[in-house]
Amino acid sequence: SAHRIDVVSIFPGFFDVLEVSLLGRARVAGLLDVRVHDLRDWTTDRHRTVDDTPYGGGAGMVMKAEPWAQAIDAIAEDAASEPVIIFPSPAGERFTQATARELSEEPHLVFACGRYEGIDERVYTHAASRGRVRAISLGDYVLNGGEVAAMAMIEAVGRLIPGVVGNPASLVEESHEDGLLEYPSYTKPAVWRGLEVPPVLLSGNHGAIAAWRREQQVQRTRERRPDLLPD
Ligand SMILES: COC(=O)COc1cccc(COC(=O)c2cn[nH]c2)c1
Repeated sequence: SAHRIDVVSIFPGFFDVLEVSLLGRARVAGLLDVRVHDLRDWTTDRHRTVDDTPYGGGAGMVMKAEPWAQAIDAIAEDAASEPVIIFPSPAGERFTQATARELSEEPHLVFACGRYEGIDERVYTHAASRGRVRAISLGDYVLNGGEVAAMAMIEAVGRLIPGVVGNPASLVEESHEDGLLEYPSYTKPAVWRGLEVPPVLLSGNHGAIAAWRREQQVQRTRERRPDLLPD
């Protein structure tokens, strides 16, 4: 059955790029059902207002609850299974390859892209009556809105859905799949601008190649991401 992904944003055009490439083909193949919605379609005033000033004062604006509640209701009512409703947010749980794998097994994902200073907190309460709510952070930095984060998550999740990526074998040896960073890769020519490919890779000795690659993974992880190594 096709996995369904809904995205709600005040910049729906941002997701036009999903028509092309990998995910574009998966959509055509019926593997992935991606629907992008304009939050303003669920406003009722002439100015299609989605934000207002924060209670308690402070700079910036907060996204109003009602449009989000109507968008989430419309999507949840139209869906076959209870969705996971994801709010990309700097205040969210960390998105990792494990999160991507977990979400790739969900039949229905909804990405609610916040802007401004955020979304009225009561939207989370309402969303919890329509699905499983998760605030997810791409990393410890602040973007202007959830769209870039949602795009990254959609790509990371989409490529793990069976059939979306042509060669499933290419999904296995990847950074973070075994908790280590990826080993270095080389292709022809064997000598390029005086730089040689490590000889073990040309040896045909698959045991030695696997051992070399593993050592490279450990060394690279130690150098760049010691936080990933067990104490
Ligand atoms: C209820 O959800 C919200 O309030 C969302 O609030 C905000 C506020 C500011 C920016 C964003 C967009 O997400 C990120 O900046 C982000 C995600 N990952 N790393 C950075 C979202």
